[in-house]
Order: sequence, then structure tokens, then C-alpha cells
Amino acid sequence: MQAVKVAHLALVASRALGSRRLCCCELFKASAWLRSLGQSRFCQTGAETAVIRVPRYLQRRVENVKEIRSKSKINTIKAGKLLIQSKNPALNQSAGYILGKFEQPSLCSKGWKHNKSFGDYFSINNVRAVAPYVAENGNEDAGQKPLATFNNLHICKELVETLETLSIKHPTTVQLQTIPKVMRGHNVLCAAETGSGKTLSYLLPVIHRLQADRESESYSASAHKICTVVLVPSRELAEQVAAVSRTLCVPFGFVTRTVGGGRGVGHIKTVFRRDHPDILVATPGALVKALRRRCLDLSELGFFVVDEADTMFDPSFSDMLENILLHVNVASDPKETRGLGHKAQLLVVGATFPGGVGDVLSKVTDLGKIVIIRSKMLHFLMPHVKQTFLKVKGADKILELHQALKLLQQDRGGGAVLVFCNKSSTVNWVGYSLEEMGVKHARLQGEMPAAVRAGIFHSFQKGNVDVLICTDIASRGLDTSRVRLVVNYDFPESHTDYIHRAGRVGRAGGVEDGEVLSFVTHPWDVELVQKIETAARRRLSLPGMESDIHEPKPIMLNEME
Ligand SMILES: Nc1ncnc2c1ncn2[C@@H]1O[C@H](COP(=O)(O)OP(=O)(O)OP(=O)(O)O)[C@@H](O)[C@H]1O
Repeated sequence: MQAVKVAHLALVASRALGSRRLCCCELFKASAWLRSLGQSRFCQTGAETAVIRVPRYLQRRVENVKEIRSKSKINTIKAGKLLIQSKNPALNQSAGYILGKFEQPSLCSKGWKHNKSFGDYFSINNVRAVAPYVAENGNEDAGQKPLATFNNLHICKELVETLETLSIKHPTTVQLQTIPKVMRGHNVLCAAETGSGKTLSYLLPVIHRLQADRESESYSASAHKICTVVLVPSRELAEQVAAVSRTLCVPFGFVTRTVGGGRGVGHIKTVFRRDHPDILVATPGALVKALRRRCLDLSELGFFVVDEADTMFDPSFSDMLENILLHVNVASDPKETRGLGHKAQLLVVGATFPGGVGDVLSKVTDLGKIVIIRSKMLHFLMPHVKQTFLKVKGADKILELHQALKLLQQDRGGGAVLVFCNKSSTVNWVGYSLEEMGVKHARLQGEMPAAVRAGIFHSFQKGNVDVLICTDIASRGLDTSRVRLVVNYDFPESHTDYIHRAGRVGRAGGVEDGEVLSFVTHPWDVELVQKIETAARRRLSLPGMESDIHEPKPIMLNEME
């Protein structure tokens, strides 16, 4: 085709030159033809040349699209609620706007590595009023099928009554999915978002089974053995899970005890000197010590639960976990969990899953037979919690924090606040600064003795103090239903930490208008923020976490719809 164009041009030129009369007429013809080159398409059929003209209006449209794309000026704002609200309104994105697969989002945080960006901010607004794990149950008022109740899950009536006294009437989606599977004797790996009620997902079927076994012969056969071990990463979490378990066990008289680090071997021996508890909530270090001293026998266990899987399978804990698992006869099939000589059911729960889970589990059970329950919103940003990011100089963070606390008090009627720092020394420094500003608070960090820590968190949960400055030690599993604001004073070092910290608000049965405020200071913070903003704009899960659960790949028997 190009050859035809060149030939035609050459003909016009040679005609003009051949006649040696370079008249205006010929030149005009040639230049007009050249102009028309951009507007026409040529086809050669046989000896003739067919010219297909592109209509002007189409050309204009193509040029407009090219211009808009080159300037990245995609109009992401539609009528209705905003998903992304920025200091620069041109970068806002409506909740109703869906980015095309090949559209590059214009990020508010794009220039945040530059010093000029200090003072810039954007928010990822809450686009849902309630958490997905609650709303998916259905809505009676809207004429949908009635909400499921705990009676539908066939757990014993004493448990349902206890839950009712706690105002817990309808199971969350993770409870709806997990409880029946556990009751059928499966090994279960449950991955669901923070605050979705995973503790009850395993405690309810465990206690139901203890009660059922008591009525049968199998209970008397193993009356002096521990029936269930729940393994958690910290002593605070052990106390929290044990408190829930004790409440649920009241009607049955089952005994729950904790054994945690920081109290020495003497304490461990005392825990097991009397009758063994029915449910033991333990930290890995303490349990390893107890096993070494032969204080307990896990060979006839009914359930072995690993809570906060991402921490427990972390290299810092996984050796201890493997060691403990070697003392447990883990079932590979539901049939092995019943009758005399039964084996233990394995339940692994968490809000994020690291690689390597399968490596450890494959040593003790048949991975292919583990039921995986994975919530649809796993590793997504919570759609019911507003999350604000503020680019701020390190030196100004303390003033911004003070301002945020003041605003919460004045504009939103107050509430509990968690302030996360990356180091124990920062926790102390922020504490001293807030003290000078007259803000009452408590501090929680890993360098404190475990017993002191447990007391501080308990007092925060009870409402004795409203501001808790802490490290990530408070980000895993702790139930903070009264928290209204999470402040990332230091930006978390990974997406996993961000998910767990932000997950301290917006919890089932907790305060509904929880918010997260993150201070962004360093260039490495900006990289994480850009990934979070991109995930929010594209409505995707946070990057780098998608495949964690599949290594090595067990058969997916069940997936939450
Ligand atoms: N069905 C329910 N209805 C209302 N509230 C519930 C329900 N189930 C659990 N809760 C409450 O939700 C809160 C969070 O539960 P839980 O601590 O078990 O969450 P989680 O999924 O383990 O969170 P995390 O991943 O942070 O450990 C608790 O206060 C609990 O009492």
C-alpha cells in the first residue's frame, strides 16, 4: 500500500518535471494529495487503486481518545459516593467507577516520594455500612430469606442460650461455613478477614463435641486427659480466648486454663498439677516446656487448634509448632476422629496466610483432605472502614496525632484509640509526648514483662483508658471491639501488618464507624501506600498475598461463595 502511495507521488512529480513546467496547478495537486494521506486508506484491486476515506467525525473521535490517554485524564468521577477522596479533586474516584483492565489509575500518592508532597492526603472511603461477613447473611426487611441463627447450625441449646445473653444471635459467614465442617470431623483451614468471628467458629463446635462426648462412653475413657489445645502466639491472646471459652463452658462445667510465657516452669507445673483442664489455651514456648517436662500428654487430644496462623507458621514459631505437632496424633480422615483410639482434628485459623503452611502440615496429616474455607474478602481492604493516608514530616507526626485525638473527642463524641508504632522506643517517646500534652493513655510493647502487658490490655478493653500506644504486639487477634480509631503513627512494614492493624476496627459486634489514619513519611512507606491505593482503585486484594494459602497445594473442597 505504501508502494502505491509513493508511486502515485512519483508520477505527479515526474509529470511536473517532465514537462519542465513546475506549474502551480501540479504543485497544488501534489500537496493536496499529501494532505489527504492522513485521512485516507488505499486498497489496490487489480490494476486500480481504491481509496477508502475515514470520515472526519471518526478521525476527531480517535484523536480525542489519543489526547485524553496521553494526558492520563480518565474521568473517574461519576455521580454518587466517592471511593477515593483526595486533596486534589481531579484524582477522586467514584464508588461507581470501575477501572478498565488496561487503564492505569492516576494515584494520589504518585508524587509522594517528593518533599513537596508533605501535607497531601487522600481517603479510601467506606462504601459499605456493614462488614461483608455480616451483610451476606441476607436481609429480612428487604424480603430476602431470613437470617440464619445458631439453632440452624445444630449446636447444643445451652450454647445458643449463652450466645443470646451476649447479644450474639446470627452467625457470621465464616461461622456458617466453618461450624458444620468441624462438626462433621474434618480438618479445617479457615482463612477469613479480621474481626469476622473466627474464635467462635472453632470454640462452638469444640465445646459442642465435648458435651456430646461426655454423654457417650468416650468421655469417661479420657476424663483425665486434655481434650482440646488452642495454640496462640501471645499471652494476651491466650487470656482473651480463654475468657470466651470460660463464658461458653459455664453451663457444662468444663474447665479452661491458660499457660503462657514469662512465668517460669513453676507456673507451668502448677497448671497441670491438679486435674487437667478440658480446654488448654497455650503459647508455643510454654507448651514446648510443658511437653519436655512431661507435664501433659497430647496423644488422646480431640482437637488441636492453631489460631493466628500467619504468626504461628512464621519461621520464629514454626520449629516449636512442628515440635508440638509431633506429640499430637492428627487425623487424616473424619472417620478417625470418633470412637476409641480416636485422633485429633486439626483446625488452623487466621486472617492472613503465609507461605509454608502446607510444608508444616504435610508432615502430620493428609493435606489433600483438609477443608479450606477462604472468605471472599480475604486480603482485601475492608469496605466498611474509612482509611485515610496523610503525607507528613516525621517531626509533625506528634502534632497531627494530637489533632486527630482532639477531633475524635470533639466531632465524633470520643471513643477508644489504638496508636501503632514500629518500635518499643517510639511507643515510649510518643507516650512521654502525649503525657506532656495532657493526654491520658497506656503503653503496650514487647519489652514489658508479659504479666504487665496482660494487665494493661485488659484495662484498655474494660475502658479504664481510651488511648493505647502499642507495637504490633497488639495487632494480632486481640479483640478491640470498642476501638473507633486506629492511627498508624509509623507506617506498617508490610501489607500483612497493615491488614492486622486496620482489622482492630470494624469488627463483628463492635463500633460501626471505625476509621484508620496512617501517617506516611518515608519513601519505603510510599511504595506500600501506592500498592494499597492501586488495590483500592482496582478493587483487588493487596498484592503479594494471593497465593500464600496454596503451597503446597491441597485440594480445595469448599470455597465461600
Ligand atoms: N455472630 C456474631 N455476631 C456478633 N458478634 C460476633 C459474632 N461472632 C463473633 N462476634 C464478636 O466479634 C468480635 C470479633 O471476633 P473474633 O475475635 O473471634 O474475630 P477474629 O475473626 O478472630 O478476628 P482476628 O482475625 O482479628 O483475630 C468479638 O467481640 C466477638 O464477640
